[in-house]
Amino acid sequence: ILTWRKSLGSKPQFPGPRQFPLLGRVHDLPRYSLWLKFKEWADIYGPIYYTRVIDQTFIIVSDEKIAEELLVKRGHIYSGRPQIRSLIRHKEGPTYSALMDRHDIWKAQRKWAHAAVAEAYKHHFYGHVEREMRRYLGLLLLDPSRFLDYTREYCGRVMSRLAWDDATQGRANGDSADTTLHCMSVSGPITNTITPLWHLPAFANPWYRYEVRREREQRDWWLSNFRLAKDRMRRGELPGDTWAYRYFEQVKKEGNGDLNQTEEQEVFASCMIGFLNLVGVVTISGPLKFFLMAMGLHPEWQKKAQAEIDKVCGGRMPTIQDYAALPTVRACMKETVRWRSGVPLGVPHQAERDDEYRGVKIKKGTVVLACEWALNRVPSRYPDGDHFRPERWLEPGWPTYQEPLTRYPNFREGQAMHSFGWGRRTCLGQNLVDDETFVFAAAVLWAFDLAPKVCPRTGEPIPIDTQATNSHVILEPSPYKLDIKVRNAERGGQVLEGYREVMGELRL
Ligand code: HEM
Repeated sequence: ILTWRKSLGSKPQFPGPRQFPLLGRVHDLPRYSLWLKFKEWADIYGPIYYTRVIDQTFIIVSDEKIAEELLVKRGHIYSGRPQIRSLIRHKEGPTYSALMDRHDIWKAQRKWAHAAVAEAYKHHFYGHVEREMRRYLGLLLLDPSRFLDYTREYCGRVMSRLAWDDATQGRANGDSADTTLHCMSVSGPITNTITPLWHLPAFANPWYRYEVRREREQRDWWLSNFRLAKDRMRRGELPGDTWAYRYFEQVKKEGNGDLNQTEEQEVFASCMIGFLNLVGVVTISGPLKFFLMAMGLHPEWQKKAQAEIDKVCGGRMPTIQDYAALPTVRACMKETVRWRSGVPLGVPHQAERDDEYRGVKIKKGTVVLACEWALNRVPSRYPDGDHFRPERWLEPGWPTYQEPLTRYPNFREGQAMHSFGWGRRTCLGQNLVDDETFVFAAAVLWAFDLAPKVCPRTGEPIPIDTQATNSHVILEPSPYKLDIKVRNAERGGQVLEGYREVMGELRL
């Protein structure tokens, strides 16, 4: 304790909450909505501050410029990933590329995934986003009360279609993503916060035993999908617009025409495609569910977007081809992701070696978190940041306004790209997010009116707690109620007809 006290006095340090011996600040670290605490501390200690949880040091950043200096310009230092206590050997790989350290397996998977998504984007994901959207609208028409369920399934189906040509795996894909996120979150197993518990021997360690089983099942599932796709490839039945096809074609080009691979090669590739499949589900369904909520709570914006859609699309469902003509729709979606960040803590980066910043020594292993929730509320960038204000993307005079409106706002470039992380670890899904969220937002508003449900007893709208979420690393709102009504009988007919037209092309 004396050594610790002495060291505190002698070294320059970033400001931060008072640290206690051994514990740091573990005692008041909330397991739920941690980002609110980090924002609260940012308001007290400033845009860069220091804290500790047991033996792990954190630097929390809530200023874009500082985050860029550390995580982009010094990306060669701050691009590792910290150990998540309740996951097993994730830093080494090959299971989750987003959680690996920066080594050859990560590099190979990242390079491949980047090229695969970029190629699919050139073809706007081969129309799968729109086809699945027609199914979604049809289901919503028939049973609107299940809108939350259907929304996640829609995202899962798009990913599983792109990965293996098996949209029927969409629901399982969403569940698998959700369980994985639970295990990696502070709000998940207690071993993520009280880390020493993880070292109990296996027979007395239910968290470890659970994780071994969970990870094995997930990897087996990915591997079996991979092998099924390989069999179809050999028979010439795997569609060319899947990521699996792209991978097998490359293996063939390398001289392995009959696709005979070692188990290690298969595990590597099945995890690479499997993880890409998984990461695109909840990341998108969270923002989509928040979008529906925001539209229900802001009828004025809902009406503006619908007027725009009706003018451009009339009696047909909007598609990605209408992108340039629907800036209000894009602004409402962009504002949703700012207002209720999908990844409110950001994803932690870890210092790969010792460094010094603004005169303060930063030790190897320190975790640097650019807190997205706080970044999205910096008053000079986002005035009135706690409120849903899509006009900040549409009207000159707001700091985030950008022209031309045929192009901005979007999720691929321009303002507020910090939502997708930093430097060498930047998100690989931005193109897909841009297409999928746009088509979803435009198509739902084209077909339906959204409003809070009214309580049959009181006649009052049932309140929606907009901050109630699952509290994972990646957020989805807690279940809430919404009244979803088709806009008119004609539109209802168009929705059903639209679904009927694509039914034969979908795996159901
Ligand atoms: C609105 C939706 C999404 C948001 C807000 C988001 C945000 C993020 C963030 C913050 C990171 C961490 C970046 C960092 O460490 O600095 C990340 C990583 C990643 N994202 Fe996304 N993401 C979204 C959707 C997607 C989708 C749809 C895909 C897949 C197609 C995807 C694929 C990835 C991958 C593979 C990584 C790991 C990158 C690496 O560590 O090398 N994301 N994303």
